[in-house]
Amino acid sequence: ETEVHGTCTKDDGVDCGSTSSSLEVSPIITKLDGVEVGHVQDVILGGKTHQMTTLSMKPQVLEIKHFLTDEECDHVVRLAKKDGMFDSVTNTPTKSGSVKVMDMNQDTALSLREFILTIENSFDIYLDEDDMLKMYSELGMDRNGDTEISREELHGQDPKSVIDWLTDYVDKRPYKKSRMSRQAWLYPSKIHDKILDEIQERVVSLVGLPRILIDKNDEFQVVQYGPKGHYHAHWDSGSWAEKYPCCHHVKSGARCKSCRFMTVLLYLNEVEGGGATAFPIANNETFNENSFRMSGKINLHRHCEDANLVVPAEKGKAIIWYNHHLDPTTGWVGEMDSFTLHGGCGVTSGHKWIANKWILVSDKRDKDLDPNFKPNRA
Ligand SMILES: O=C(O)CCC(=O)C(=O)O
Ligand SMILES: [Fe+2]
Repeated sequence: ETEVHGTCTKDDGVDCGSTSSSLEVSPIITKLDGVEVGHVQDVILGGKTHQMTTLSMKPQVLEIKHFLTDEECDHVVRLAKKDGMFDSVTNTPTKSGSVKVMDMNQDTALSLREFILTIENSFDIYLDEDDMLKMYSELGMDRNGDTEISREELHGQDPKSVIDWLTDYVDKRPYKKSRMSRQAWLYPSKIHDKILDEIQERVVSLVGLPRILIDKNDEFQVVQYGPKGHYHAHWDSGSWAEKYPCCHHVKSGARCKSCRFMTVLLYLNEVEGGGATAFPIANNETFNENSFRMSGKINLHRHCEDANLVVPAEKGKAIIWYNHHLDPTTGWVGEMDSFTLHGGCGVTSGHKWIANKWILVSDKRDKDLDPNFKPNRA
C-alpha cells in the first residue's frame, strides 16, 4: 500500500518533521559486502576493472591485487624517502613507578609467562622465555632455580635493577619492542602530487564512504621495515568504551584514542623474506584478551604462522578491513571489532614497504561531516 503524503498529523505518532525540500539526509556509513570467504567480485575504479577477493568474514578482510601499479608503488616510496623517514613510536605504556604485577592465576608467584606479560604491559618490551632466564641469572633473581618468581624473590629484588637491565637489553635489541619500523606521513592536499591524488581517488571510489571523511583526513602513512622489523598484534582503533576523545578531534599531545573505522593497507614492494600481515584471531569463536596475551601469540616474530589469517606482502596489493561494527540504529559507526587484531610479521630478509590509509570516523558524526571542523594532523 502506498502512503499518501500530506496527511501527517502529530496524533498518528508520525514525525511530521520538515518538508522534503529542507530535509537533510545525513550521510550514513556503509561496508562493502564480502559475501563469503573466497568470493570474488569485480570493482571498477577509474575505468579499470579490479578483482576483489574475500579473505575472511570475521573480521571482513578484502584483497585487491594490483590495486597499484609497480610505478605507483615506487613513486610513493620515493615521495616518502624525499619527505624523510623517522622511527615509528607506539604509545608506550608508562615507565613511571606503577608496574602492575600480572599474577594471572593469583598463586602469589610469577611464572615466566606472567613475568613476561608484566613487562609487556608496563614497558612495551616483548621478551621470550630465554630472555627472561638470562635476566634471572644475571640479576640472581630466581634463587631456588624453579623459574618461578615467588613473592619473596620479587620483594628481595631492587626494582631499579630490573628496570636498568631491561633498558640496557632493549637498547641493544630494538626488535624487542612492539614495533620496529620507520615512517613518513604524506598529505596529498599539501604536496599536490598527481600520482598520489590518483591513488586517493581510487581509495575514495573503492570504499564508497562520504568523501569528506577522506578529504579531511587525507594522509597516508608510509612505513618501512628493515631486517627484524615488525609490528606485534594490535588494534588500529580504540573501543568506544575508552573515555578519551578521538585523536583527530583534539590538539596533538592531548590524551586521545585512535578512531579508525577502516584500514586500507597498500603493499609497496616485494619482500625478500617474511613481512606478511597476520590476523591471529580471525574466525575465532570467542576472544579473551588475557588468555590471548598469556599465549604469547601477540608476538609476530615468533607466532606469525600461528595466526588464523596470514596475508603475504605482494607489491601493488591492497587489503582493507573495518575496525568497527556498524550501529544500525544510527547508520554510523559502532563499537570496535576485536577480531581485527592484526600486525606485521617479522621481516627475515630485505625490506618491507607499505602505506596505511586510515579512514577516520568518530562517535561525533556532526563534527566528522562538518567541512569547517578542521581535524588535528598526525
Ligand atoms: O605491516 C603490516 O603488515 C601491518 C602494519 C600495521 O598493522 C600498522 O601499521 O598499523
Ligand atoms: Fe595496524
